[in-house]
Amino acid sequence: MWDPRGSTQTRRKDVGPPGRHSDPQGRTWDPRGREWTPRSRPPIPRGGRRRTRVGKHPPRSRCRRLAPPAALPDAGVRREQAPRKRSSSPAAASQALPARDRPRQSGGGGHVTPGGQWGVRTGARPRSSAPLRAGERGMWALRAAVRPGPWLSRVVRGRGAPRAAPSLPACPDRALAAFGSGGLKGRGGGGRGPRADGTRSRAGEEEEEPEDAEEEEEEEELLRRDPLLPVGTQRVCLIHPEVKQGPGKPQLTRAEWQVAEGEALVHTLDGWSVAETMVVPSNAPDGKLIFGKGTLEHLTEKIRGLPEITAVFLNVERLATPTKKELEAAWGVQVFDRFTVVLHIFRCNARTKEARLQVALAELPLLRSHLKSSMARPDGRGGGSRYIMGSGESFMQVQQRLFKEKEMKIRKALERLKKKRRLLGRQRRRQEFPVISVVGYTNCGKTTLIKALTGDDGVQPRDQLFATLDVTAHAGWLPSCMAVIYMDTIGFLSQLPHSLIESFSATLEDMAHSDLIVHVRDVSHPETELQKASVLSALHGLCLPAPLLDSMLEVHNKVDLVPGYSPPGPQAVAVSALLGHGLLELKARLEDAVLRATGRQVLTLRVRLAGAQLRCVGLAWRARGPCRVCRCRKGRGTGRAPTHKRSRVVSGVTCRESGLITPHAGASCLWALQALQGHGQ
Ligand SMILES: Nc1nc2c(ncn2[C@@H]2O[C@H](COP(=O)(O)OP(=O)(O)OP(=O)(O)O)[C@@H](O)[C@H]2O)c(=O)[nH]1
Ligand SMILES: [Mg+2]
Repeated sequence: MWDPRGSTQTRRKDVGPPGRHSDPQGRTWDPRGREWTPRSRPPIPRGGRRRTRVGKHPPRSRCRRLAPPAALPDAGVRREQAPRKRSSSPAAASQALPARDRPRQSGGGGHVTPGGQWGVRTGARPRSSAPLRAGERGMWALRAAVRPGPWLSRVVRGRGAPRAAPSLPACPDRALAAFGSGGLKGRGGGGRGPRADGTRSRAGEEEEEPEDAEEEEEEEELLRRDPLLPVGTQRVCLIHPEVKQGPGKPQLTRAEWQVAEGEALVHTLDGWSVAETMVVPSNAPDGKLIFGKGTLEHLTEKIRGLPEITAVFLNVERLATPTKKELEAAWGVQVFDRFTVVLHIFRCNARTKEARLQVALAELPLLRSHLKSSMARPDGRGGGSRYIMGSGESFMQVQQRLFKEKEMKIRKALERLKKKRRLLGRQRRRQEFPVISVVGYTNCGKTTLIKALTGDDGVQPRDQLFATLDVTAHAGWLPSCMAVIYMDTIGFLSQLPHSLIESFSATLEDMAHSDLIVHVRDVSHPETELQKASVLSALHGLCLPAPLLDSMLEVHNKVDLVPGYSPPGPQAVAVSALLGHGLLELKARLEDAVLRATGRQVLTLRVRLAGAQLRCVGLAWRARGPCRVCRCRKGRGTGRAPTHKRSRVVSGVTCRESGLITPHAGASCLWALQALQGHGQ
């Protein structure tokens, strides 16, 4: 036998004769690896050479491997004809394609045109129409939510659409890109921005980089600060002052639920646990020491008798710094209020620079008051009167000035980011994708609902208060194949100081530009009414436009935890975002509301399957490249009628083998429309 290394003859069976690189079994000789590689192609038939197809049709076997249309329920568009026999699993067929060519797994799929997004249905009428009549079986129905205007009236009156389609985004992905840093997640958004689980994609990091390195350094400097609360393990004593009568008595809540919320806040912090809980009656929670003299003495005795306690969480909105100091002195441990704990949670969960700067801004008043109380002398005259190095400023004045400078720098940095956000917002609005803001009390299931509506696997809901702190955008589809953008927002909490909300107003500003607000409520929570009141009061505080507030859609979530639940009125939709119950009804309601808010209309065009117009559309398809499903190139570039004869080509993406039609670029859809116009449809 021939040894390719030299002239040595060996007796090895699998080594071919000299000069040959393949053997009769079709194996090829790899001289580097010095071995036969198994055959990757079928052997050449005896009768003659195998026909090579260069730049033409791929072997039919490639098409045959694809799935029947009926097996892909969410492919968006499919044919009604019976599926062909030769097929393998639909998932495998879809996965076999390059990522950009795979059919969408959720929603209806669609195309973008100047008027709206188009979806295609075969032989079936849209949801709102009458049932299919006899003779309509061989019809295509193109359905879209379109904005009425000159373009639409031309189409409807049959005068033809504009000849050239303006360059528009083919899918909402590009609209999502207009959210910029921190605003983009999920399928549509790809890898930009932070992820819900806290990790950050590389693309997001790139986006975050400000143009100016000096600015970046300055921002980093502003974010470099000591934590408000001690790090490490803390065993907390939770004290809830209960007001049983008087004007301070809460109307919609009970002490036990307030305590439960306080506990949830403590557990949100890493390494923190509640060691002891006390509900203590108080007549004047706003008074200097919150409790009466006798109660305070009793409390002091109890706390001092619990050596395992390392901190006290007093469940009140805000503690004045002198009160805090006095209580700390009496109890011998650090004392925190709700504001400090929430701020610390925000600080731990904030991912984007904007959110972190907003937290830094919210922290400043707290740091200022700490400084004041630490400088105050027991005689009440205030300390820090010594001048520093002859500068003419006392220590206190220097500190105040530094705080002021820091505040100005943070505001300036936020303004820069705000400008960027506004610019991106304008770009987004120009692309005309309806925006739906999802708001609600913290932990009510906003993120879970968005995940269910969009099928976005990148979203990670967590059973935790304030898991989401950055406004993020996710693309989804409504029943008429209209692409919409869902905005996940920061949750609200009762008894949260307004300054905290104010510092987040820049992020929440996006809400004002949305087309619809969806208020998600956790109806399994015993205090769901209080939560609703808190959210509504916070929304009113944001000065949102009145029509937006009036058109708000209420979603009652977590109904799986309330057996037999039905919403009290027709204005609310009951769903279980976790189990997927009620989502179809919700999508239909969302669509109605979006159509009303944006003034769009759903337009359905019917096209006969066996008609000359389809050939015209086929031409458009040929111009767009190979079949999106099986990648075959039949009929491409011939300049004649499609050779892909048995195809039912609408909007340019179909395959006669698989029967699947995958929606893609909007231009072909517009061409489809032009073709229809040209044939008097
Ligand atoms: N049983 C049940 N649990 C749900 C449902 N929806 C959400 N959850 C759970 O509620 C918890 C909070 O869900 P999220 O979606 O993170 O809530 P959120 O409103 O985004 O919370 P924040 O971002 O922290 O404000 C998670 O553990 C979810 O699994 C539901 O319909 N049923
Ligand atoms: Mg969330």
